[in-house]
Amino acid sequence: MSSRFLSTLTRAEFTKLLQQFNATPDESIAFSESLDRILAADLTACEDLPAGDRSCMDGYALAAADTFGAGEGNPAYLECRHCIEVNVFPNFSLQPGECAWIPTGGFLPPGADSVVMVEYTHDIGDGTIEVRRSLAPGENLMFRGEDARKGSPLLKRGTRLRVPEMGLLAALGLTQIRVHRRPRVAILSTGDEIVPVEAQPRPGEMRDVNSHAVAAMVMQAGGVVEPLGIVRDDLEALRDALERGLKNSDALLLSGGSSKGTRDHTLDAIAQLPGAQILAHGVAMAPGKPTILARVGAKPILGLPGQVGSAQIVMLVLGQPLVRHLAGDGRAFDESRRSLRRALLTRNVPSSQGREDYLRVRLEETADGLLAHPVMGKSGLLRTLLHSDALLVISAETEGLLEGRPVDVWLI
Ligand SMILES: Nc1nc2c(c(=O)[nH]1)N[C@H]1C(S)=C(S)[C@@H](COP(=O)(O)OP(=O)(O)OC[C@H]3O[C@@H](n4cnc5c(N)ncnc54)[C@H](O)[C@@H]3O)O[C@H]1N2
Ligand code: MOO
Repeated sequence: MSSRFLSTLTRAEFTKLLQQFNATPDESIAFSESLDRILAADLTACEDLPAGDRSCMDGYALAAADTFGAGEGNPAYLECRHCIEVNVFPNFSLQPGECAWIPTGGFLPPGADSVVMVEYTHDIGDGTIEVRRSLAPGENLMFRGEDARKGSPLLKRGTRLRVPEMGLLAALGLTQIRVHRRPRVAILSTGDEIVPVEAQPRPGEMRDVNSHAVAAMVMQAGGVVEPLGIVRDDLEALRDALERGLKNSDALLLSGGSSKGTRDHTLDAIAQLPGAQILAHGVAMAPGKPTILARVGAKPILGLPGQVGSAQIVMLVLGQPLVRHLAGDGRAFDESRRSLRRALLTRNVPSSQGREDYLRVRLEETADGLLAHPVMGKSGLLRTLLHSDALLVISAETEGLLEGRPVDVWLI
């Protein structure tokens, strides 16, 4: 009997194929819109940040050498002649034996190399300040160029702009930035039994879960959704919908008909598109085995299994990283980015060698530590993901895991 799948790839091989697709072109956007967008060009620092040495405390700027040996019992006495304003670069130099009042964020005058916190001083009047601590040079300072040095690399192309990166852009006044355009992802569901969520299903019909779950996950990953609706199990209708969908999008995700049943036309419909190349049909993961990957011109089509639980897991493992990759994210497939927690498995779980298993687990915080309870159930049901907080990835080389074993679970 011939294989039901063209070729079953390992998950790692499948991932490599996904990485071959190019990121979307770039566009210029306002910095205020840039959260979670991906830089399309390397950025170089246009100025030093901070622009000079700045104080991180309210206190007195001074030369540390003037305080050497000072302490509670034998304070140093310094003369305070200046009061630095937070918004003015000091136009004087400190002389030996002098200090100047400095607020947090104030720029240090020449001649000073440290700041003593006001708590360790006493203003004894007459312009004399008692310092009851010995300071080290550099103490309580943020140094010129410590965040960014003019002309040096700042952020690399492919960086996702999180809040800290946005802070850096704000500090440097980079108000317009070049990012990759959000990938437009067309989504369709196939199946004669699938009806829109607004419809009252007749016996035998099912409301369309996957279009909506997949759309939400595409948006979560930074894509823009182009909904194509539901297409019946008909080769021509499916091929036309795919062709239409690809015209206005960077990628197409569809669910259903990925297996090799009599109604499963997905593979044939894709194969009939001009310029189509089927890259994979079958991946060694459970759930998710009947996943399809094709290339039409430069655009990917990812065919997800119809089962609702399988479609969501394939999206987590392959679909969302693909969308992030198309959005230009240089770390889209980097598994070290997954949020992991260590937990104790509360029952034995079987697993077949040769495929990666994605076991759904519910987490429980107890006095003995975090417990991971496997949520068993069929991948055509919603309940396994509904009742779980995390996934336990069981590698293809592992033949089951024993109760009580510490495992790293992936929070979802
Ligand atoms: N003899 C075999 N049968 C099946 C195998 C197998 O190896 N041998 N694999 C099973 C696995 S695993 C999966 S996963 C499914 C994949 O099926 P398809 O991708 O071809 O999907 P369909 O047959 O179209 O649908 C399966 C199931 O999911 C429901 N579905 C589909 N689309 C939606 C949607 N948008 N919203 C809600 N529910 C949907 C559909 O009604 C079916 O119940 O094949 C197994 N069979
Ligand atoms: O591959 Mo199916 O996706 O195991 O349920």
